[in-house]
Amino acid sequence: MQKIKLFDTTLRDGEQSPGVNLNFQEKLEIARQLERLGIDIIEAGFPAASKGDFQSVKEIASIVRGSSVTGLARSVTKDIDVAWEALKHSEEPRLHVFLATSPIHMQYKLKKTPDQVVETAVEMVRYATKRFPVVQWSAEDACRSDLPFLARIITEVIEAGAKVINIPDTVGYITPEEYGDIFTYLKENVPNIHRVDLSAHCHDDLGMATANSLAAIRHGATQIEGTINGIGERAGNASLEEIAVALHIRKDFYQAETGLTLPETKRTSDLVSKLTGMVIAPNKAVVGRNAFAHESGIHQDGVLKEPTTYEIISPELVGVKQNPIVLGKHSGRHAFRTRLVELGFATGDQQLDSLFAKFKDLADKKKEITDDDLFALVLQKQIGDEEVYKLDGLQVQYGMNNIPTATVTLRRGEEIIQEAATGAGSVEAIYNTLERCLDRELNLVDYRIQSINGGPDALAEVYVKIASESGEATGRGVAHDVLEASAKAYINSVNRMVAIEETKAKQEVV
Ligand SMILES: CC(=O)SCCNC(=O)CCNC(=O)[C@H](O)C(C)(C)COP(=O)(O)OP(=O)(O)OC[C@H]1O[C@@H](n2cnc3c(N)ncnc32)[C@H](O)[C@@H]1OP(=O)(O)O
Ligand SMILES: CC(C)C(=O)C(=O)O
Ligand SMILES: [Mg+2]
Repeated sequence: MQKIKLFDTTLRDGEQSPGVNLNFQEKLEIARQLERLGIDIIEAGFPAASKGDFQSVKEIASIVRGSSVTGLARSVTKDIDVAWEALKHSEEPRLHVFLATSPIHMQYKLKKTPDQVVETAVEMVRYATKRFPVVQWSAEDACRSDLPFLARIITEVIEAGAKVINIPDTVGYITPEEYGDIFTYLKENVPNIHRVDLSAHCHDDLGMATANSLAAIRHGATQIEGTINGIGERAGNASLEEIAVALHIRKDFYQAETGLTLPETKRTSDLVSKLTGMVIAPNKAVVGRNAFAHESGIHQDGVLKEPTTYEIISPELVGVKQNPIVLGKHSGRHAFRTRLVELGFATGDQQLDSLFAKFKDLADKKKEITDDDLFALVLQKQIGDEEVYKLDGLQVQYGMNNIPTATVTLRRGEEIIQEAATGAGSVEAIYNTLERCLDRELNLVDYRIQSINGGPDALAEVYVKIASESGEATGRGVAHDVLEASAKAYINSVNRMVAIEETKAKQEVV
């Protein structure tokens, strides 16, 4: 059985999903869970992209031991140097360096001739291998590249020391048959190819990312790249959970397997969905809410008689299970902590105490505390940790024939700020009032709301993105009431904006 390595880029390509902005703590939570899932290589970020990315790659590289950790760099010495600083303490420092090889990217984006691209690629791989024991080289937009040129540049970067060669379908253009043919062509036309691992990196623009990745395996790929839940740039990346489960269920055909601990799949998927705010479609393969539900009578009858009549994947295989312990107001600390650990959260004693107090408050208002409620509690706690502005009071007057008016009390340290304003709707009235309290101009770029669980006592979760002259910041708020959740999300984004501005100000002083 062929062993396939899984390279997870949820924290890099996944974070390139529009609207996703993970903070330091959230990235650590995801990295720890990816390690538990059994991912071989975690791409923790793009260290040269920002101070925040640098810090999280560095931290993840120093704490994760069960998976290799890598970071992305352009083919420029500065990016490689920054990546080295972030990764040098990992067990086996590994760099992912890329350069585009398609005529369209070379001519219009890089403004380099093919010869210059080969020269740069070779020079940068040589430069990187002086420090990094493992260098992965990616031919960006490989699938729209001229194949003889692709074979030439790959031959040369292998000579320069690359140990892994990645063939990305950067724009999600290729079909399974063609992708397989590219791997076959490279195996036949790159004389030193036996020295490296061949990797596939697919995007889902035409809905073929999983099929293309599997085709690559049939034609010699030994590493597959993707993200959890398939999140990523534009239509997203290949879903690693789909590929791993497809290989497991159809090992008769693929004769290949991954090292994933498959029962960790659902938990990982839930964690990524909650922390990124990217909702999973109910019919999503492997991890969607409906993936194991049977709705129609004939199917239900069949499953009751013999589950395999309509189930090719057993729910237990990927960690989908009914929890026998129902959490509510009579639950104690042990059950509470056990469930948090089961959901993938590592909580210290101090954090547990304050979370437990919040849990009891919630249990007084709600009959049953679900996993989604627990996610919301933990997120709320993480969000609330660095509060510069705190919501102290909120009142909204709404009537069908009146202009909505909001009154808000904000606290900044000892200072109390109180204002009132109107708006076309209740949320706008709150946001106008908050802008007045803050005495600064902010643009609301995005506002999204979803309910956590159904029913009248469901929690509301709001995501916002705001912009000012200093940049953009996202925020989340969770509450029983949609207006309170809206206010909290806005204040959370303002607090993050303040943190960004303070970091920038400190950098300028230095
Ligand atoms: C296919 C992918 O997913 S690639 C990864 C994409 N991810 C990201 O871009 C997220 C992180 N990016 C960033 O934070 C920024 O783009 C940075 C910090 C990397 C660079 O920022 P800036 O220096 O302001 O450059 P900007 O992003 O505007 O333009 C990119 C530059 O890099 C060049 N470039 C692009 N790819 C590469 C490469 N692989 N190697 C070398 N140079 C490259 C472009 O040609 C352009 O150069 P130019 O300024 O000479 O025209
Ligand atoms: C950086 C590379 C590997 C990439 O994400 C792509 O080409 O899609
Ligand atoms: Mg990509």
